[in-house]
Amino acid sequence: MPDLLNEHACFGGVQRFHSFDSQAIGLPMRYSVYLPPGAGDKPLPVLFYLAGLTCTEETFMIKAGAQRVAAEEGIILVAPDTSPRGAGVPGETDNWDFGVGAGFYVDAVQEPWSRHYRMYSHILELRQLVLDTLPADPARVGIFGHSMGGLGALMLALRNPDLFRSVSAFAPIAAPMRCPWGRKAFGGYLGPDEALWRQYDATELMAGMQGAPFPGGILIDQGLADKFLAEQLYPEAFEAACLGVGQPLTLRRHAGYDHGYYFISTFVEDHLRFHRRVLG
Ligand SMILES: N[C@@H](CCC(=O)N[C@@H](CS)C(=O)NCC(=O)O)C(=O)O
Repeated sequence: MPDLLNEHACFGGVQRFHSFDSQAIGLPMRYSVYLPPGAGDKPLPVLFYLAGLTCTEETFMIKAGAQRVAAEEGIILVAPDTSPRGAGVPGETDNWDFGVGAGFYVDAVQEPWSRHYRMYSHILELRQLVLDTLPADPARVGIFGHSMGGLGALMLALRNPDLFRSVSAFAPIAAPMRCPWGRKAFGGYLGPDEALWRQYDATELMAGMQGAPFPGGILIDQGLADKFLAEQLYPEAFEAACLGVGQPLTLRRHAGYDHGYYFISTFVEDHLRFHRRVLG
């Protein structure tokens, strides 16, 4: 069972921070939960948010301003951490885009990362923990995320469309095999086998689909003043893959917006309402 670290009343509901002994990671892991008012009366939809490089389970809850709309729509929000903490891998804090804060939502197979850096399994484990411990409806679980977490959300949803029934992203690393962040992370965690890399690449996964896995559509927001857009993100590659398999995609390009949480907080309401509409 998870430990409760602290809780705060918020928009008539409650914001909580938890820790639990993660079997997937082999270490304690933190996560945050927002429970809207009235939780417990009936099963509610749940929305997982995967954060980007350098973030923690706290970033989204303090910076995105999503709780007001979650309270209104009756959505439970859950935010995991972005990597193991305290794994003790030599050099794990040397880079901000690899190691601590940069788990990339993959299960590492390369030593010395493979023992604890298993964030793919961790997200699935956390999904189950949430369903076991909160008044959550297992048929109405969605996922979204930002940058590295936008990749994580698209990838996890495409690999598990029965577990995550709606998906959206902010400025996702949409084609990680084509960009420096993705190639560094996949090389380090997964080794040289690019067939394995493809299982974690949202564009490759979408291109390999038979038909549209999300007939209710996918929503992506991208700022055009995002300094990472040209080199790291490749939303146009994901867009082309969606077109190729008939997957409905709304890719909104916003002039003037950058990569940060001022951008996310501007459009987060649209994402919550989108998920609520798809999940019912
Ligand atoms: N440290 C990097 C930036 C890392 C970054 O932008 N992280 C994004 C996710 S990819 C983020 O959400 N950072 C936390 C924040 O903005 O609060 C830099 O110096 O350029």
